[in-house]
Amino acid sequence: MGKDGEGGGQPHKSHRVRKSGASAKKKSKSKPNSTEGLSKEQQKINNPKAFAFTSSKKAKRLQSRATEKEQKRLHLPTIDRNIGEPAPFVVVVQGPPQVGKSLLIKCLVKHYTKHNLPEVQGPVTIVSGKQRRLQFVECPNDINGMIDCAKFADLALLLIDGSYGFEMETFEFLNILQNHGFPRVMGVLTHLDKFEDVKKLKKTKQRLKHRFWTEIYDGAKLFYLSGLIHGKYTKREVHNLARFISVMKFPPLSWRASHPYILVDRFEDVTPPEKVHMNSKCDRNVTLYGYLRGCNMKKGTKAHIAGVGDYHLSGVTALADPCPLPSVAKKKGLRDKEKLFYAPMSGLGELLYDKDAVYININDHFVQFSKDDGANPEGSEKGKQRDVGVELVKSLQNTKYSVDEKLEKSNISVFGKKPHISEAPEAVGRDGTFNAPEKDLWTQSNYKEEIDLDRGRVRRKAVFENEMDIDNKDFSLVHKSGSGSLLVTGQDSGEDDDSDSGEDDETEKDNEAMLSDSGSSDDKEEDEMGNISKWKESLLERTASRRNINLEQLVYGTAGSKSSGDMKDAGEEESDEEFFKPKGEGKKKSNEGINDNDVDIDDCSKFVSTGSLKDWKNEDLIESIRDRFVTGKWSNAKLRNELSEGTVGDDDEVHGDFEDLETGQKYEGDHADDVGNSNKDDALAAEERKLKKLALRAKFDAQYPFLQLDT
Ligand SMILES: Nc1nc2c(ncn2[C@@H]2O[C@H](COP(=O)(O)OP(=O)(O)OP(=O)(O)O)[C@@H](O)[C@H]2O)c(=O)[nH]1
Repeated sequence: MGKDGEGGGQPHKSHRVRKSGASAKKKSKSKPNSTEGLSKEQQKINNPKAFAFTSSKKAKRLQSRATEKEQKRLHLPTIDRNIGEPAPFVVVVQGPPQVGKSLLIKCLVKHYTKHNLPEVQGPVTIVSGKQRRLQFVECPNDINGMIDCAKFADLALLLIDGSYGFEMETFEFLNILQNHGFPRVMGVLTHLDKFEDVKKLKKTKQRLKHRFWTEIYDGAKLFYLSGLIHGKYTKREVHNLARFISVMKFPPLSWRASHPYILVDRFEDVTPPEKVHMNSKCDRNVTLYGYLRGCNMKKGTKAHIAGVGDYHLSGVTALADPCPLPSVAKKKGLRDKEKLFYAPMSGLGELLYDKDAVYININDHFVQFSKDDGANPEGSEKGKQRDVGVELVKSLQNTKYSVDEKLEKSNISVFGKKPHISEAPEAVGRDGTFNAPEKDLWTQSNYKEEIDLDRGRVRRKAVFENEMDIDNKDFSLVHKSGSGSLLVTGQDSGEDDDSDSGEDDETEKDNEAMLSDSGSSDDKEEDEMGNISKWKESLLERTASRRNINLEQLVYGTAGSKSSGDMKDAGEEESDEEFFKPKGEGKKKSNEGINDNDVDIDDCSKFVSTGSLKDWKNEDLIESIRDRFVTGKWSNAKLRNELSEGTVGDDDEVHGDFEDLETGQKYEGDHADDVGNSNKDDALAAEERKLKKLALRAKFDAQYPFLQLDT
């Protein structure tokens, strides 16, 4: 920046030469004729050429860069409502079970503080720099935990098992984040050491990166943790990640900046013990500790405690900072001694500040009667030689539960008991993946459940449209990402769909190859077990729920939607139904289209008794009415007679009046019998007319035999 100082025209503050300390000594040792001790102005006078632009292009570039930097600095000022030091930034570490969340937090804490964190419980506050503190929180793997974490996260580290691919937990969390203003997000790929083939690893990294970018934004940071060394992530990678977090800027989210909120890192039940003793279900007084964020909290306001409800605050007190920033004025850097951390729920931190007390945490090995963790075999050997009294105290320390609790939990089993499925470790997933409500957050069909044989738990692998390849007996669905076409076949194709989906998508093949490592064996096992795919079930459920309720159908009972204005909808519904039916069945239905139930379909309000309807498939019945039409055999004498008598067929009678349009004669129904005799003459005349007409026709047929119609 020294060179472009000329362009700016502003005088720069001269460099202050160190007069004491290590750097001053170093300089005094250097060559006497060097220009290091001189100010920039002096240097320019001595050697002006060294500070001139060598090329106009470079000068232009530097100038534009300086202007850009200047412009960047001009942003809307954000109101800082913080009093004193800003609260630590919250880094939420989220990911599916067993992806390495705890391990990453431990490694980061170790990096920042040089302390080992035995377990991750609650928020862990650390000082990461001269002016920055961070609070690490492990996101639980249930929907409520995710919602809570999304509310306070300043940065979300999304851990993804690289060897397995994206799991539903990641997308569920992303969905929730979107509803809470979307804080900064960074992806971290773990378990990459499981790849043996470097090429495959490279491809998978690329594929996951692009998928990640699609979900968040192009260029979103994705970190790779290549593996473990002595059960920990490599120092270099943790260092890089820590560096990224340390320099990251966290623009305040507007809603949060204007609402006070606290991430509780410690709580204490301060109800008087005698009150609890009198009534164990009495209202409790609880003190909550944490950094206040957003803006100031008023004393009388109601506070919402996530997952608990709204409560009145009886008081708000400012306490001394349990993990203060190192005083910037005095110290140059952050020395190891000052690297502080505070994790009361994890049982760490040397000092605990209470409202009215300070607790000092003393390391176990300083205390004689501290509990032995059993890690040191020497200790246990020593115990054997211990005094009986000491031994008794030690044994008491090992008791986890009181006698009452033990009695409550104990049960007598007469017969051997098989462990219940939910008791089996991780058999149904830690978060109850089989019936987890979070399925609804992302479209249900976009994942398939697989059993992780290594750990015996159910994993929900996120499946993307171009990766969708369902081995299904009833239907197969392949979505081509390139053309955007949807191919739906109604029955088991019996062949691999790879050729369809993977032709133009190289990564798809890669995915298949990767799945073949872990997924295919699982699928096979699932088939062998005769287990109906949960995937299928959920699809059917979804289809059923998607069907609109037809009010008409509800009121009138029959499928009368054809007459309503929802004809189109009904058609869609039907097609939906057929979509999820085996091909044969769909056809069968269409063949049965004209059946008895369709009679009177226009008037669905009428109750149609199928018993009173005639079976129109019966040939005899069809024959019996054939001659009622003009195409009938009118020359048939029998028919003529019948007509003259006013009856057709053996048992059928003409009900109601009708007019023979050809002859112009009118026929009358039952009531005609009453007046029958009076009309007899008319009928005879008509009969004569008809015979005449037939004779004329016969004559015509004789004249033009080639035009003779087959009657
Ligand atoms: N090989 C390998 N193992 C890993 C990696 N990351 C984590 N692990 C192992 O995975 C296991 C689970 O790690 P945890 O840190 O407990 O995972 P978690 O996400 O906190 O698990 P839960 O709290 O149960 O959800 C540990 O045994 C780790 O050693 C990795 O990159 N490679």
